[in-house]
This record gives sequence, C-alpha cells and structure tokens, in this order.
Amino acid sequence: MSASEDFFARLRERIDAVDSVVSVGLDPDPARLPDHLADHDLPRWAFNRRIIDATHEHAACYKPNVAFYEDADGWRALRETLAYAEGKGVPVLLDAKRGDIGNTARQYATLLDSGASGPGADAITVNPYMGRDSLEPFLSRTDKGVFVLCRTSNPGGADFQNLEVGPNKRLFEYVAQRASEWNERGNVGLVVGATEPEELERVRDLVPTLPFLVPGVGAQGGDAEAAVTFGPASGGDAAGVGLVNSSRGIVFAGEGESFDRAAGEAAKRLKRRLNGHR
Ligand SMILES: O=c1ccn([C@@H]2O[C@H](COP(=O)(O)O)[C@@H](O)[C@H]2O)c(=O)[nH]1
Repeated sequence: MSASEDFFARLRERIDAVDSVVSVGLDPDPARLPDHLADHDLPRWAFNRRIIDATHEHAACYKPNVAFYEDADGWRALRETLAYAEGKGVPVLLDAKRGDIGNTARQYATLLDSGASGPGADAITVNPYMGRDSLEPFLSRTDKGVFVLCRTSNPGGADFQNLEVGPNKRLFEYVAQRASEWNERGNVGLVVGATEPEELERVRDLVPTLPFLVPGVGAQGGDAEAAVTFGPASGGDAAGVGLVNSSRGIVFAGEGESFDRAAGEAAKRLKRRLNGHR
C-alpha cells in the first residue's frame, strides 16, 4: 500500500512535518461562539476557519465532533471546515462514534466520502458495542483510519468498560484485543482517555502496535504526560503514531475578537508540553 493510501502513513508524515501529536478538537459549541460572529451566514464555519488559520502549524489533525454539526447549517459548516483543513494539508478525524447493523453501517460509512451524503474525512471514531459486522464498512476502507472506542474519558466510562468479562479481563481490555485482531488492513486505532492513566498504560501494554487517539487532556483534566507516553504506537508499522486531543482547551482558550490568537497560543503550548515527554 502506498503512503497516500494508508491513513497512518499520512498521519506519520503530518506528525513529523509539524513535530506535533496534537489533535485540535473542532467543537464549536454555538453557546460559546464569540458574539461578533453571530451575523455570519455560518458562524461555526467562520469560527473554525479562524481557528484553523491560527492552529494549523501545530495540528497533527483536526477532530470535529459531529454532535456540533448535526443540523442543516451545521452540515454546511462541517463541509466547509473539512475542505479548508484539507486545503491546509491537515488530516481530519471525524468523531462520530458510529456502528450499526450492516445496511445502516454502510450508510454511516459514507460520512468518510465527500459527496451527496458525506462531508468526507480521513478517519472516524466507531463504537464496537454491536460487534465486528457493525464496523466492517469502516474497517474495509483501507485508505481511512478507524478509531474504536476502548476506554473512554468520561466518569461513567467505567460503568460497563471496566466490568470483568473473564479471569483478570475487563471489557475495555477485551475490546483492545479484539480491535487488534480486526486490524487486518493496518487501519485500526483505539480511543483511550487520558483521565485514567493506569488504564491507558494497561491498554498500551496489551496492544503495542495500535495508534491511540487520547482525549481528555485540557478541560477534562487528564494526564498529558501519560497521554503522550502511551498514545503513540510503540512498535510495528505505525510506531510513533498517535494523537492527543484537546478541544475546549484550545478553541475556547480566549474570547472576543482575538479568540483565534488565544487558540493558536494554546495549541502551541500543548504541542511544546507534549513534546517535552516524547
Ligand atoms: O472518550 C472520549 C471520546 C471522545 N471524546 C471527545 O473528545 C472531545 C474532548 O473535548 P474536550 O473539550 O477536550 O474535553 C469531545 O469531542 C468529546 O466528545 C472524549 O472526550 N472522550
């Protein structure tokens, strides 16, 4: 497979080019947008454009969460945003947490393509709860990254994910091992939060070669050092590839007219902080 077809090869090139594993979360909460953008045709797009201009030199990828775009204007804003990020050469990981029965999953997977139904993205997050077949339409996309929810960063992440499903085996550990088996095409990663660093380390020990997307630093107070120590794959073809995400901590670092400058500074600070532990 050539580098252009392989998401993790493209991501590695990007990480090396900007010397950064920072994933900038594009979550333009309408309630928090600066007032002066309110008159814009698409305020979320106006916001994201300025955030991208200010942060792209520090961004290994952008991670828009679809929750912030699921309305008519939102989809338009998302399409504009993705095209703009692509124009800057920054990969986009769509945080959609999808997974469903076959025909529905196939439709969900069209999110990855730019066209009539999808905005187009380089990678996506998926939910493994419905099993392997529910993820097949994503896994079969050799040119796209597929990040499987494993141990999420929210307080309730332990409710199910930490249940013992076998001798000395918690559900998130089982998911990590199954996802590793699903990585037949070299396009699977895991979502593992920074808020439980010992569990993050445990998952890294279990699956050394899978890249992680590590959310939860910044606003959720997760452990940034653990995120960058255990997030990147530690062996295999994707060695060194991983992402540490911050959304609100970057895009809402400042307010008012100069919100973008504050975002750029926040992205740079996080990059430097993480690089101190790489
Ligand atoms: O376990 C998870 C999975 C996804 N997320 C998403 O990441 C960002 C985090 O936002 P912050 O503002 O940096 O807290 C957001 O889109 C979440 O839905 C996560 O936090 N944890």
